[in-house]
Formats: sequence, C-alpha cells, structure tokens
Amino acid sequence: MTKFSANLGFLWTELSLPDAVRAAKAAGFDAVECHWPFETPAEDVAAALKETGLTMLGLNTVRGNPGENGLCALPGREAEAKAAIDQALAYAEVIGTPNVHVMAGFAKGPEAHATFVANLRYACEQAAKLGKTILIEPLNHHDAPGYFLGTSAQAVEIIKEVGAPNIKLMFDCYHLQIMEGDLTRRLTDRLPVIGHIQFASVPERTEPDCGEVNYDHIFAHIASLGYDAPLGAEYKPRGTTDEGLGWMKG
Ligand SMILES: O=C(O)C(=O)[C@@H](O)CO
Ligand SMILES: [Mg+2]
Repeated sequence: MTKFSANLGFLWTELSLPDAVRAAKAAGFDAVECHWPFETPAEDVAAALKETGLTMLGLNTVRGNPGENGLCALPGREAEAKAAIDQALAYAEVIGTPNVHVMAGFAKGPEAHATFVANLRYACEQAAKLGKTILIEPLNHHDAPGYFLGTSAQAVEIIKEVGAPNIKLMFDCYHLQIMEGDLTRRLTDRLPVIGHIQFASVPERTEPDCGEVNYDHIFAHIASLGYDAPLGAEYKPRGTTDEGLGWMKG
C-alpha cells in the first residue's frame, strides 16, 4: 500500500510544528516533512516525533533575505550558503531527519552553476559525516520565476557533476508536470537518482483529486517501479487539512 508523508509546510499550518506532527499521526500519515522549522526548538519537534513514532523525512535550507528563495547558487554568497547548510544539517541531526533540501535561489548562468555545484559538494561532504542525503528540487517557473533549478534534466546533470553518492533529486510531480510533463516515463527514467517524491494537483496545487494529473495512475506507477518510500503530500488544502484528506482513504 502506498505510504504518505504529510508536508507540514502546507498542512496543519495553524498548529505549532510539534502539534502538526501529532495531527499527521492522528490522520494516519506514515511520515512527515517540513520546510523551514528553525523557529521551533528542535528538541520540541524531536519529542513529538518520538511520541508519535514518525520520521521527519526532510527539511530545507533557509531562503535568505526577504524575496530570496535560497542562497546556494548565488555567486558571492558562499559564506551564507555554507552557514545555511550547516544550520539545516545540525537541526536535521537533532530531529533524526535523513534528507536536507539545499535551495538554489534566483540566479542564472555559468557562474551560478559553478557556485551551486561547489556548495553542493560542501553540503554532501558535511551530510556524509552524519549519514544524510542532500536533495535538490526543480521548481516551476510560474511559482518561482527565475529559480536556478527548473527541470529534472538540469538536476540530473548537476547530480552527475557533483559526483557524490549522497545527492539525489526531489521529484515534485507538481513542479515537474508544469515544467516537463510526461510524468510516467520521467519517473521511470529518473528513478535511480530520486531521493524523495512529492505531489499536489496541477495547476491549483491542492489535494491530488482534481486537475490535470491522475494520481491514482501515478501512485500505482510509482509502486510498480518498486519505490515504496512515503510520498510527500505537499499541497495547499482547499479548506481545512482534515476536511481535505478524502484522497487518502481512496
Ligand atoms: O515548493 C516546494 O515544492 C518545496 O518542496 C519547498 O520545499 C521548496 O520551496
Ligand atoms: Mg516540493
């Protein structure tokens, strides 16, 4: 049976992060994940995870200054990028999170590419010491115009160039349907480099029960590939989170 991870960056946002973890457990999720948990003491999150038996699968490096969306492909901002990576890994270590998503930011061109690769090599070295994996995630050009990483093809090239065993692709079906489409074949092709999968309806980014992607088919296809890690429910509920969980019950 497909397992699901509640993305607490979008689900139960009215609750504190520890209470959102508890709500996810009560709703039947198999795991949780979040965006930027840094304002919540890591010990409080760790306690909620221990109490519920859930794992926080991933968290993100900080976005930077207002209007920014990550620091790690920004030439000249290397010191801040490293600090963001160190902060995310340290938090992940306290709460037992296996994956850190290193956010690129708004940038373009060869210098940005070289900066991202160098910062990712640093991230992979630091993460390896803790037995953790670094994720990179293409974002779509409507929600994040100018974001450095826009396609899974670009991510695969970067993963190859970084050349570390612990860097993987965060395959967000929502973003990649918009940017590349052909989700069934693309999931098959990218499987060897996939570290986590997320989903939401397209184009609204709501519950996965409407819009242009048939998630019954996508979930069955992912299972047929032998991928059985929890899939990240990263959508914005149309109403309350609890009212919108009908898709989980089938
Ligand atoms: O927006 C997404 O999709 C994410 O997964 C975030 O973690 C990064 O913006
Ligand atoms: Mg995502």
